[in-house]
Amino acid sequence: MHPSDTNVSNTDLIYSNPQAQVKDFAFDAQVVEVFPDMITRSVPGYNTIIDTIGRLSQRFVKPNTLVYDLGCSLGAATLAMRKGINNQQCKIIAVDNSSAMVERCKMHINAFKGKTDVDVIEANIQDVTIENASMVVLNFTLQFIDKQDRQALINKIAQGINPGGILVISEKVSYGDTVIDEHLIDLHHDFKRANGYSELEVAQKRTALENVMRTDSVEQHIQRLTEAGFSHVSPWFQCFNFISFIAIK
Ligand SMILES: Nc1ncnc2c1ncn2[C@@H]1O[C@H](C[S@+](CC[C@H]([NH3+])C(=O)[O-])CC(=O)[O-])[C@@H](O)[C@H]1O
Ligand SMILES: O=C(O)C(=O)Cc1ccccc1
Repeated sequence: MHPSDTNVSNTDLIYSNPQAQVKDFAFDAQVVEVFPDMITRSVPGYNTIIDTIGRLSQRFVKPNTLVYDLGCSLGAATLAMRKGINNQQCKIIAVDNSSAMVERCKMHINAFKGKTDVDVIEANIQDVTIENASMVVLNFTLQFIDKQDRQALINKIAQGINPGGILVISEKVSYGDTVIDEHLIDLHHDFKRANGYSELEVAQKRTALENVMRTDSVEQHIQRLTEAGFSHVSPWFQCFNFISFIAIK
């Protein structure tokens, strides 16, 4: 029996038992069940970032424009923006390529009332047209895209954002300075242990992510955003190796 069979509180126990071979991490049905617990216990500042995305939507989303949540998972950023947006004629387009995530995301969105329309779409964000956007969110999604495709994706997003519009991009980063990287990774692992993950869970999750999540440095992110044509680029939040940038066109 798998631990999740008796897991009624939706606690993330995915890596709690030793696995002979740790499989690559995937956003599948098993992850969907525990995702809110997994992400809040694993990403320092996650709730602050979601709240701030809501606050930024209040400032940046303009009437008769589109808003994109790319790699929406269960729609946390979409829900925060739907609360924040205070004009009527907008639509939020929430996109994810995991069918399990999209199915559950639709349930979440429909469970809450809101005046802004939301379309939840199952697609690769690399194939989605971005147009007439006043706000785009990439909250911990770019890190799962092939490195050689990242500039093209950011260029496409920049081209689809109206002047004065905003991209919020949050990522796990590395520094390329091995001393700093080791300390920040250790501090992140301390954070996970403080949130109840065992040594085994931390180690197995790290192995599972090795081939699927590839981090860039802060400088690479800033350079990519600038090259794409954003006029104002800055980090607004950082905790250990987790960072969030705003880029305004
Ligand atoms: N090419 C792709 N196309 C579409 N979706 C993708 C792609 N690659 C990965 N994803 C999706 O991006 C999401 C990344 S999680 C985002 C959290 C959310 N933003 C949140 O604010 O709660 C981050 C994390 O768990 O670390 C997953 O749902 C993937 O299926
Ligand atoms: O758990 C980790 O170590 C992370 O880097 C964050 C994370 C959170 C949820 C899914 C994938 C990665």
